Amino acid sequence: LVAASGAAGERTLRQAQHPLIQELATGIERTWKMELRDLETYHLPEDLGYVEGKLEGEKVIIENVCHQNPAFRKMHLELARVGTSQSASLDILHCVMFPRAERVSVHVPMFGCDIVAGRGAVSAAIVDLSPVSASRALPVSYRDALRSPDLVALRQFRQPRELPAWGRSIFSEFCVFVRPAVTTDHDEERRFVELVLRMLQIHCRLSQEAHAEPNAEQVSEALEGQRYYCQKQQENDKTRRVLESAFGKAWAERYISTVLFDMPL
Ligand SMILES: C=CC1=C(C)C(=O)N/C1=C\C1=NC(=C\c2[nH]c(/C=C3\NC(=O)C(CC)=C3C)c(C)c2CCC(=O)O)/C(CCC(=O)O)=C1C
Repeated sequence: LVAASGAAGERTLRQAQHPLIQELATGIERTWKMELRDLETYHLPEDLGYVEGKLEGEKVIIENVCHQNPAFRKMHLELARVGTSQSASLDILHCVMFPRAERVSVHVPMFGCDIVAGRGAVSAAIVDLSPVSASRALPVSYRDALRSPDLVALRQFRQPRELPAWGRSIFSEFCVFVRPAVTTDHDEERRFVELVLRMLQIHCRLSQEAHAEPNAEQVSEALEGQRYYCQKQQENDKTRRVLESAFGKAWAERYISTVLFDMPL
């Protein structure tokens, strides 16, 4: 793999990724560019845009793309791969959008998505718009949009998965966590990509709707909700174990707490 200098690295990593991951990464970036105003780069610390490590003799590559705009303080898309492009033992897509609590209508939720493919088979596919309000309820506008018949139809999968405890306390009633069934027409994988991109489009439009300025109390409630989300996500030992094995405990801790799930001040 060419030591990435931005585009070259991305293209290389993208080519090697699992097709569902590749399609979703492209779709997320396209949706951000189409739906969001004034998109700017978000500079990660110490140039963590591209990182290489070793996991039990296998190469680990992490590619990060990060944006920001008036409504979102950070929009993070990460592609990670363990192994060579031919036989990747682990292909991962990770995406989280952090609202600017002081700039959006009250309680705009957290968009989060994670896809994990082991040896070419997607074992975990999850997407959610997670509430940040103290009541843990999504805004009515989101609930109405997510209840529309076409979204309900997209959420039908044959192999739903059980959320771990840390996940049950932050994900919404609309969370989809599945192992997509492997069929020749790739129907469930295709539908999962469509579901994520529809939810992302709804989120981009609703979060940027004109709104009354949130008051100080509402802002602090939304920030508290973001903090709680990040705190619970940091309890995911599956993520931590991969990063610790490849980069060591200290690096993994710093990466999880400053890049993946940095809590707002
Ligand atoms: C919005 C949700 C969400 C976000 C944003 C998020 O980051 N994780 C999220 C959810 C979530 N992920 C899970 C699992 C796994 N995650 C990884 C690894 C990584 N995931 C990454 O993003 C990175 C950084 C690039 C790495 C390294 C592996 C290996 C697994 C095991 C795969 C499997 O079980 O089949 C589970 C199930 C946890 C369980 O059952 O205990 C849930 C719920």
